[in-house]
Amino acid sequence: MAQIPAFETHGLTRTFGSGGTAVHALRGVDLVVPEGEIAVLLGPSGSGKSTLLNLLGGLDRPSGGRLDFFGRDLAGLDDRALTRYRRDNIGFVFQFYNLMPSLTALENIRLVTEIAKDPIPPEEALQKVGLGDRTHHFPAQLSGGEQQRVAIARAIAKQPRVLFCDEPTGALDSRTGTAVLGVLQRINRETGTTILIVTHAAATAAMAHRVIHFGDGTIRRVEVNPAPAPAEEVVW
Ligand SMILES: Nc1ncnc2c1ncn2[C@@H]1O[C@H](COP(=O)(O)OP(=O)(O)OP(=O)(O)O)[C@@H](O)[C@H]1O
Repeated sequence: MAQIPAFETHGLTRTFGSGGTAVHALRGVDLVVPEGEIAVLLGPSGSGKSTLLNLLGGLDRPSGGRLDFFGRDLAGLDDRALTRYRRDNIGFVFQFYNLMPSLTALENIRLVTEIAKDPIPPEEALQKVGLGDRTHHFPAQLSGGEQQRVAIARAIAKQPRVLFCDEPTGALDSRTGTAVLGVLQRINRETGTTILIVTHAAATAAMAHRVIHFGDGTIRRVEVNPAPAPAEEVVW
């Protein structure tokens, strides 16, 4: 029997506002993201990538259509159930890391592990991103790439089924960004975590199993890559 995908959407729409000023951010998205893949979303600014990520991550609700997570329709969940879905299943990594400046790397991760259902120890999460020797550093004592790796450690510490990365290398130079992508690829390979990356760095597509090209609120094209390149070869 075919495996149930991590995400499957049919005719997914999201409209902001109404009447003449309505913005149709998503205009009917049909998407499949199989479990265990790295999927990269590419598209011009304003094409709806972040809106889609917010819907898949349970941060926002669709205006219409179907949105399934392992066969379960998220559109029908009430606020509490959606919060639980997000807390139990999804890790988020953002462009500007969003670390608490007054807390050490370890303490930033503890904020998450203390409320997670089945977390790994914060120290182990930091080791997984190659920062086992930076546990007691504050964000200001870390480079941008290291701060992003702490943010990744925080996101994976609760062992999410899916990791969402919105412009994870957007604030980094190419070499540092490549190292961050290497960490994401290793996590995908070692734990089978499904990873969705939204990026303007088109070169990232080379390391993806699936590249989703977005334009004007719809999917223009999907490329399936049978042999993703090592992240170390991604340069932009
Ligand atoms: N909360 C909101 N209220 C009104 N309009 C919104 C809202 N969020 C997004 N939009 C609009 O929806 C459209 C899609 O935005 P979205 O942020 O998803 O694009 P994007 O592809 O992620 O862009 P970028 O690459 O610049 O981040 C844009 O026209 C945007 O202005």
